[in-house]
Order: sequence, then C-alpha cells, then structure tokens
Amino acid sequence: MTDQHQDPAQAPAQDEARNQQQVPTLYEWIGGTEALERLTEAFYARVRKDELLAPLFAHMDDDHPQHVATFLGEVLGGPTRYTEQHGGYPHMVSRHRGRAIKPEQRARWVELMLTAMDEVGLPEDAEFRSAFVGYIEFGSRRAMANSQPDVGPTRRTTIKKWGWGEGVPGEE
Ligand code: HEM
Repeated sequence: MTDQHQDPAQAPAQDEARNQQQVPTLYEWIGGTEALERLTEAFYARVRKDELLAPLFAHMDDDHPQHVATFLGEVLGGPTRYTEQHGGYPHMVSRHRGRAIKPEQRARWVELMLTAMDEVGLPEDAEFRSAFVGYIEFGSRRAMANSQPDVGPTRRTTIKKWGWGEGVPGEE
C-alpha cells in the first residue's frame, strides 16, 4: 500500500514511529566510542591526582578507562561489547563490591566526571547533559550501594540501558 492509500486512522501512529526511529541514541549523540574514551581518559587522569579518590583506584589497570568507556557505551545504546567481552554487569558489580565507597567519594567522582565532560567538549545541549548526568547520578549511587559491606547479591544481571528520558532532541 502506498502512502496515498493508507488508512488515515493509522497515520498518526506511523508518523510517531517514524519520528522515534530518527532519534539517535545517547551513544550516537555523544560521539561514540572515541568520545567516551576521551572522556574516561580525562576523568581518570583527574581521579589519579585526587586525594579522596586516588587511594580507591591505586591498583587499577591501565586499560580501566577504556573498559569503563566500553561499559558506558553499552549503557547509552551502543555496542554490547562489555557484556560480550568483559564479563558484563556481574563483572562490573564485582569490581565495586566490598570497597565501602563513602558519600564524599561518590560526590567527588561525579564532580570530576562533570569537569571531564566539559574538558573534552561533550555536547552541551540541555537534553543530552540532563540525560547523561541523570545516568551518572544513578550509576554512582548504585555503585556506592553495591560497595557497602554485607550487601546482598544484586537482582539485576544485565546492563541497564539509559535513554533521553523526558527531554528529546528537537522538542521545545
Ligand atoms: C556511573 C557510575 C559508575 C560506572 C558506570 C562505573 C563503572 C565501572 C566499571 C565498568 C568497572 C570495572 C572496569 C573493568 O571491567 O575493568 C568499575 C570499577 C571500579 N569502580 Fe566504578 N563505576 C561507577 C561509579 C563508581 C564510583 C562512584 C566509584 C567510587 C567513588 C567507583 C569505583 C570503582 C573502583 C574502585 C573500581 C575498581 C578499579 C580497579 O580495577 O582497581 N565507581 N567501575
């Protein structure tokens, strides 16, 4: 059936589906793996020099920033490489377990991440920043909770995806 002959009752739903397909993922919007790796390199360079955070990360591998970039890429709707090649969600949780992250360390982690976002020139539109910062806030609070002594096993086994939420590009 051509567009000319489509049932008018179905047209709004089809328009909506078409519009939704045009909305890029946060992964595409940020600039893909290359942008995420720039972000995590700049971020962990700051972490290494930070008095509150450096002790927590004293033993991280050189490829830690790259692994976190891969994880974030999957969260933001990019390739599912962290799940396929790096142990997925359970591995990420296991790396936070038992570290007893303190509230002031989490807050500093978020602060340095926001600084690094500006440093590497991530998109500055309100829609992108609010969505990404929303995830950083969410993920850092989950990491802190899962790092506390005596916390039980997590129910989640797969990486949670994050999208635009209420602020989608192109809307006022
Ligand atoms: C959105 C928030 C966060 C995400 C997405 C995240 C992600 C990750 C991932 C993917 C790993 C494992 C990397 C690998 O596979 O090698 C990891 C490890 C780790 N994370 Fe996080 N993390 C977050 C928040 C935090 C916070 C708030 C802290 C502490 C303030 C923290 C401390 C650590 C530490 C200490 C490790 C282990 C480093 C090592 O290998 O020695 N994370 N994180």
